[in-house]
Amino acid sequence: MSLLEVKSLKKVYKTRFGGQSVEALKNVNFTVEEGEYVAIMGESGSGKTTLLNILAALDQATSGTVLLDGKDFSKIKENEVASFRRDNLGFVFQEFNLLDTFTLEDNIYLPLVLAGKGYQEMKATLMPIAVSLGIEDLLKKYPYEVSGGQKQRAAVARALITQPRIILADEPTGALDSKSSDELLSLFADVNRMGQTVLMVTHSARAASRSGRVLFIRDGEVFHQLYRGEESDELFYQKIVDTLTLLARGGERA
Ligand SMILES: Nc1ncnc2c1ncn2[C@@H]1O[C@H](COP(=O)(O)OP(=O)(O)OP(=O)(O)O)[C@@H](O)[C@H]1O
Repeated sequence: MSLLEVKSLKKVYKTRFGGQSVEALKNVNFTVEEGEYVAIMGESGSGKTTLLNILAALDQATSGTVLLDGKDFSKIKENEVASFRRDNLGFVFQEFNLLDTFTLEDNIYLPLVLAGKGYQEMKATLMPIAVSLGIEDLLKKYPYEVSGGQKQRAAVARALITQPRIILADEPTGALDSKSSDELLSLFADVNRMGQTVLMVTHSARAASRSGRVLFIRDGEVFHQLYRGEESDELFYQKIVDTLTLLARGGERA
């Protein structure tokens, strides 16, 4: 069984006042295996955010199914969605989404606090993660006292701390300079090597070239996918750029 199965996923946004409806996802099908690192690319408006919102259980599909460990998202009761999300999914956003009035440490603890864990357990869980992300000396600082790259590392720690089944990242390098982006991508590669499954939406071919597989979305469907196999980042990057060019030209499936 795949970790994540997305089948015939469709999302139609109904506009208010009887205007035209928008078919953001037409028919999306793919699976993600445990331990994979998958990037999702596509032009603006192709449906990436819509897809991610459904995978994050923040929005519901019009039809089709999403299964995580065989559990059907549409069967999760409304009052269980928040705990399902907390127990199974980790999130990393472009804008970090850290609370400014909390220290980095308290930001990272937040999902565990919400899950009702005690302080000693939280601390024991945090330390190895903080060390592996190189933020152990920054934990008492506030988000406005650290750099963008450090903020994003704290956000990754917050995503990892619940040991989620999958990390969903939305443009995680979008607000970072190139050095911090490279560091973050190396970090994702490291956590993935340690077995963490990662699904990342990105506009950046450079970011996608660090993943193991890239799905290209066009007009609400998976148009094409590339597997890295044994290729180097550089060769994989070139193939991604070529595919994006093909997509932009509206070309046929490779
Ligand atoms: N809440 C909404 N109501 C109506 N239409 C929407 C809504 N959200 C998105 N859409 C439309 O659905 C389509 C897909 O949008 P989506 O935001 O998923 O694309 P995207 O690939 O994430 O784009 P970007 O890369 O610009 O973030 C677009 O045509 C968009 O205008």
